[in-house]
Amino acid sequence: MSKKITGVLLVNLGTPDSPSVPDVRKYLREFLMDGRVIDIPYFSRFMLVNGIIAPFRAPKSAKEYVKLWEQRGSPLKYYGYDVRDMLQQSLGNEYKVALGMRYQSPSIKEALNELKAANVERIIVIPLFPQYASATTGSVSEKVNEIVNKWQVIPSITHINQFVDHPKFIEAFAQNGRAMLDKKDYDFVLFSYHGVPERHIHKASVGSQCQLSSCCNKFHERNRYCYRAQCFYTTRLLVEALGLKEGEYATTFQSRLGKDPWVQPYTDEYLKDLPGQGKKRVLAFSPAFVADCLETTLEVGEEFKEEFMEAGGEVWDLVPSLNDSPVWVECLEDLVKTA
Ligand SMILES: C=CC1=C(C)c2cc3[nH]c(cc4nc(cc5[nH]c(cc1n2)c(C)c5CCC(=O)O)C(CCC(=O)O)=C4C)c(C)c3C=C
Ligand SMILES: [Fe+2]
Ligand SMILES: [Fe+2]
Repeated sequence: MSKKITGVLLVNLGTPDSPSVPDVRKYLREFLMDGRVIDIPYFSRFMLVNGIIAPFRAPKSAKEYVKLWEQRGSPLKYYGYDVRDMLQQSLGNEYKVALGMRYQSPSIKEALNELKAANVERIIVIPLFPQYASATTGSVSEKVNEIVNKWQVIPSITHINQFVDHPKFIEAFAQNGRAMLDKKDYDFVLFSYHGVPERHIHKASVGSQCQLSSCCNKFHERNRYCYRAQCFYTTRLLVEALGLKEGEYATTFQSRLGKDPWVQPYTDEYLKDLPGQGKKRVLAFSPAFVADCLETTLEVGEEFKEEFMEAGGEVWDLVPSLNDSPVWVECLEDLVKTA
């Protein structure tokens, strides 16, 4: 009898197919028309995205993507392929690993078709977001279900919806951080996460309503889907792994879009006050991302650095993301084997 094969679907957010303005516009349209990302009624979202955001933002964003683009393309995508291949290698032929992107290519549908062609009897879906947010993990799960529900044979599906406290996820980031901390003296460590609108936090409050304040300093059963609480929890675990002390670090949120309030404190505002407090040498982590992308390399690594230097800072370095770290691949292997 032939062996049963388990399918593993890795899904990241997605990136434009090229840094050209039309491709960036196409990417922004698909991304921002997702009702889990801009959660307003369809008609208003359509007008906002197609009439304002995509046309005005695309040329500006395309310039940023040109700076990010490498020989192999967008790092978010090529590290996705590298990690897929490394994971396939370590899992062996009882598993079939595929990579999909929530927006643009390779699509989730193409990746699922690869798994279907391998006749997998079960699928483990791993959205590549350590913290659960409706806009990312939730959207991936919804899309996978929408596609698979149309199949004649629906395999059993396990969704991994967060891995903030997986010891190997923490160790992989801590390892990258230690390599920097051993080389240079820093007087502050900033953990900057991608933000979400405050409204998203309230909508995801299941057992207890988040007050968007110190309640997020605790992570427990009732607030386990609070994105803000998960970010603070990730910081605490990294602080422990790195042996940092109170006063030597902070958690902040970046990349806000639009006028609505997003989760705070905002990184761009927070960093400007640091030099005045004697914190002039900063090491920044971006632990909401598992691969370097526009939001890490350019926003944290370049834009924030410029703002920090203008405010009187002296050193601003970014810890590289997990990218193709072997410990990160071990984390994924463990998530698969224990799913
Ligand atoms: C880490 C998880 C992410 C969450 C949560 C998230 C929420 C979110 N994002 C936007 C708007 C934009 N995000 C953009 C880029 C981008 N976002 C993430 C991840 C999360 N987003 C990644 C990995 C990337 C980078 C992709 C890459 O190609 O490198 C962008 C596009 C970039 C730009 O034009 O500046 C936008 C826009 C919203 C509204 C949102 C809400 C919940
Ligand atoms: Fe984003
Ligand atoms: Fe909270």
